[in-house]
Amino acid sequence: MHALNLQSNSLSLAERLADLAVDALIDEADLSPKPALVDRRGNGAHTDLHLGLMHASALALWPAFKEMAEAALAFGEVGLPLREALGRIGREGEQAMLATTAGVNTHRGAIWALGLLVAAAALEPRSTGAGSVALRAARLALLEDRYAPRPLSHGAQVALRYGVRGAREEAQQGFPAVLQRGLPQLKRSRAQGHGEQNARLDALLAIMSRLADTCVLYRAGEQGLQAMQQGAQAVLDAGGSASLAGRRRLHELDLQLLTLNASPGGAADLLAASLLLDRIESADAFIQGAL
Ligand SMILES: CC(C)(COP(=O)(O)OP(=O)(O)OC[C@H]1O[C@@H](n2cnc3c(N)ncnc32)[C@H](O[C@H]2O[C@H](COP(=O)(O)OP(=O)(O)OP(=O)(O)O)[C@@H](O)[C@H]2O)[C@@H]1O)[C@@H](O)C(=O)NCCC(=O)NCCS
Ligand SMILES: Nc1ncnc2[nH]cnc12
Repeated sequence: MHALNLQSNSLSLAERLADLAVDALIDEADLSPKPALVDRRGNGAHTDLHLGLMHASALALWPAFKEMAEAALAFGEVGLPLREALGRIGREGEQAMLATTAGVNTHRGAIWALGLLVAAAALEPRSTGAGSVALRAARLALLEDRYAPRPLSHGAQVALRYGVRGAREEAQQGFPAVLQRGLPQLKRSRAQGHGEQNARLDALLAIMSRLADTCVLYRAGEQGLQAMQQGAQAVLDAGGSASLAGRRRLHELDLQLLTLNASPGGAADLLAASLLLDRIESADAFIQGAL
């Protein structure tokens, strides 16, 4: 088991966790070629997003992630006071994001998922296994923040219309898309020697193959969701992104999702969550400069 070293690098634990969260967001944005998402090639299915904006948004969130970790250290336990502090900091983080992007939603889902995970990691720095961190995050997500506004968001609209579980429930259930799909695929593809970028793409595809992504449902309905899930599974079945057959399928999936305007933004957030948990698990090696 790894433990987060509190002393090294002259950074506080909260600062290091905020670094890891921002790194995960930037690595997700840079990963290419992602189907219909913003990446190094272009804007995917988005007219109002681009890679520079994703980077700026990620960097603008560093203070919020740091503050969430500090709140967890200060409260010291899962409970309503910490949950409501995280809600307040999360909403301030959203404001910082919107101020940076001139009102474009780049990372709303990511603030939620990575914020909970950063706080959960800070709560018990000696228990950094992905499952343990995700479980603490789930316990936080299950608490009802009395001050949270409940707007009829895109996620809430499609949850009502299609009866699916969205970002809130994904966290409340302990991030099954990350624990059961993203992280195992990341490790499997690495172990098969597929290279880090292909392993990350495969992890994204594994998440996409099962997720009820409310971003896709809102933009492209059930047809879009089915195309995303089946197309992602087809890439993996063809050998994944490291294989020629898999790359051909990935190219087809990109074209199909672009045609449907179906951007898997929720899956992208959960890839970032997978990368964060992977890094937290490896924090000892990270601190010693090995990663
Ligand atoms: C609990 C909240 C997550 C709110 O959830 P809700 O579902 O009500 O809200 P949404 O505004 O729809 O945001 C949810 C975002 O989560 C991502 N997501 C989607 N499906 C899933 C899923 N199954 N599991 C996990 N995550 C998922 C997704 O984020 C990405 O898409 C964003 C773009 O979305 P949207 O603006 O709808 O898309 P466009 O079509 O591009 O819009 P237009 O171009 O038309 O404008 C992108 O940003 C990605 O991040 C969903 O969007 C939570 O946010 C909350 O309660 N916050 C309050 C503060 C708080 O308590 N914070 C706690 C801090 S720890
Ligand atoms: N790379 C990306 N492209 C579009 N939406 C996103 N939401 C989170 N990451 C994203």
